[in-house]
Amino acid sequence: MRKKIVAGNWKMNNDLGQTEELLSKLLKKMPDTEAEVMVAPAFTNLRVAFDTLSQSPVEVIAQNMHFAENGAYTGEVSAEMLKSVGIQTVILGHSERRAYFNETDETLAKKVDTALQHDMTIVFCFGEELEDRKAGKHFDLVESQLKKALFHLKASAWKSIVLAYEPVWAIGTGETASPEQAQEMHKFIRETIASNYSEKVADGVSILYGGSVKPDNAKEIFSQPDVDGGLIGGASLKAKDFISIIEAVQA
Ligand SMILES: O=C(CO)COP(=O)(O)O
Repeated sequence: MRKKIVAGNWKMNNDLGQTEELLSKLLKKMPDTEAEVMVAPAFTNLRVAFDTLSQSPVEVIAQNMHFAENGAYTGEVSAEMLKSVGIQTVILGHSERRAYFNETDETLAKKVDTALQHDMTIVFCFGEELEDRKAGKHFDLVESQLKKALFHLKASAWKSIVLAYEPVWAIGTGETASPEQAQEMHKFIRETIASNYSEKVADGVSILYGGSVKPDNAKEIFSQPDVDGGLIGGASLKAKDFISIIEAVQA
């Protein structure tokens, strides 16, 4: 059985005090769940989050990292730095990183390799823009993103990969992919992995959906057979909403 996961991507929100407040609300109300729960605070708050949640099942993950081991990369953070504060999992390839920080499939392939060399787990994000979907190119685009950043990996590396399909047009817009659109794409992703690797690899990969997941639509999206949970932006900043979304995951 592949893992069900609900991850909150806090993006560039919450200073130290706000982080502590949200963490304490989450700790108090965390439901019993089959799902693995993750939260991704900003770099400056990773350590406090790690310490606060160390006795809980919630994993603290990072939003990004650089591919280099260290060196003259002002403003960047390395895998070793993340690991030294207890972080084992990193989000890579978020569409905001691709759009505003020039991340390409090629640089992402390097980041993926570095994270794996450090035995980290990767939540790898990808997804098409509205124009791609309107032009009917969304399947080709998604396949190309996966191929360029991930398909050089050995089959054994896929145990450390979680995929997050996030159609760019659904991020922060209030517009979600319909459950049918999400299922159609997730099934396509799984089939693409099966044809490049094997059914076994494809069946074992958790594929999360991200893009305007809210308490009122989470259950329907998560109930699709190839949707294994969600990567949540805005709604993960409110403890009550994030908890409702966690509760929407069925065993
Ligand atoms: O980008 C996302 C998660 O990484 C989704 O953001 P929203 O849930 O705010 O649409």
